[in-house]
Amino acid sequence: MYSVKEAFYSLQGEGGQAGRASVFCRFSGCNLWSGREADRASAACRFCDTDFVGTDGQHGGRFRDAAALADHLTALWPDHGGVATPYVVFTGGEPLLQLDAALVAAMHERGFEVAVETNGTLPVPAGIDWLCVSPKGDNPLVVTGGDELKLVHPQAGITPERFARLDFAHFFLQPMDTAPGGLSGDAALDPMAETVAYCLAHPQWRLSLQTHKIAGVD
Ligand SMILES: C[S@@+](CC[C@H](N)C(=O)[O-])C[C@H]1O[C@@H](n2cnc3c(N)ncnc32)[C@H](O)[C@@H]1O
Ligand SMILES: Nc1nc2[nH]cc(C(=O)O)c2c(=O)[nH]1
Ligand code: SF4
Ligand SMILES: [Mg+2]
Repeated sequence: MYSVKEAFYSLQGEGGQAGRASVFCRFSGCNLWSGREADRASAACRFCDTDFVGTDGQHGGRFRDAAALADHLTALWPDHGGVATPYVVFTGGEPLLQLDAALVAAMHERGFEVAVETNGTLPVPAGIDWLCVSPKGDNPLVVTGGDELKLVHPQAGITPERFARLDFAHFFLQPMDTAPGGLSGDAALDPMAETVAYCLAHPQWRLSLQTHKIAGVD
């Protein structure tokens, strides 16, 4: 059984695949926060911009098996006459609490490339086509390689240097959006200015903007 908060067709807003048409599957639940505002200040991850509680979002629900969820997600990819490879982004919440090899295989059988957005604290099933790892504070990383490392910046007590030698093809810094839940970052720092300055001084890192928020889409 899979629990999905919401699923939708939009443009990937972040990272190295930004701008690409994608079906998003947002799984319910996370191992670093309950999702309740009352728990935010004491959570292992405190700056989350996402509601991942329950299954009540658009095209959300509970799905009995991989085939049922894969069919549901496939129906969200419009028919473009086959000119582009369908693309699904599994996110959450923390997708690796639920995503398994059976669901990855079911999406591949339906012609999709499979992307994952993870906090990097849980093992990754085989066969992922684009793996994005976004470390959260001091929470232990078990995923130390992938396609992109996308660090939200600045995070108290964390500097990008500690991730710079990991085995990723691309390194992105993404300014922390401090709107969710009020100011959860360091109020003395302007995340955009800090991130731009860091990328200018350390060209290994590229700026990732949350372009879906600029464009006003999901
Ligand atoms: C909501 S998370 C879900 C996936 C997974 N749990 C993770 O943390 O990577 C999706 C992406 O949004 C980023 N993100 C979450 N809150 C953010 C914020 N306030 N500002 C900028 N990026 C944020 C995360 O770092 C992650 O890359
Ligand atoms: N458009 C869009 N792009 C995204 N890339 C990662 C997202 C996420 O919440 O994981 C996200 C999202 O929520 N919307
Ligand atoms: S950003 Fe990711 S790890 Fe942090 S609370 Fe949100 S879903 Fe969980
Ligand atoms: Mg998001």
